[in-house]
Amino acid sequence: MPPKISEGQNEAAINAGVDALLGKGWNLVNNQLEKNYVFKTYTKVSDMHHVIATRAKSVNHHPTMISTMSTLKVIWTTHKPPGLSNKDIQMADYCDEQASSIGTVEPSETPQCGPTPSTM
Ligand SMILES: C[C@H](O)[C@H](O)[C@H]1CNC2=NC(N)=NC(=O)C2=N1
Repeated sequence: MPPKISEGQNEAAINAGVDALLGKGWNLVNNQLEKNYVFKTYTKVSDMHHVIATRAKSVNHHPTMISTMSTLKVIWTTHKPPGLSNKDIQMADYCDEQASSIGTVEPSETPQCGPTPSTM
């Protein structure tokens, strides 16, 4: 199902941008672009949150972000006017750039909770 495009946007350009993002691990859920990044350390999770939040503030376009000890889920949509806009596409691309710079891992490479070996 094609996404709802914000009023005033170039529909063809937005749909092309969405298709490109879907090919790079983004998902379209309830008309929102979302991606879950996995990191080796919580410091990297925090760094990723920080760089996205800083850019979001500077362009006045804000994501929903959900963090865990080793992951950051980023969700983009435009509130007013509702739908997807070029800001969502641009910010999703920025997230991928920053994730590549910070370094992501496969879920199997993340630290598991539990007693550290020295306390066993
Ligand atoms: C007036 C305008 O709606 C707001 O300033 C900005 C704030 N940040 C925003 N963030 C997002 N994701 N969508 C918006 O429509 C939006 N609008």
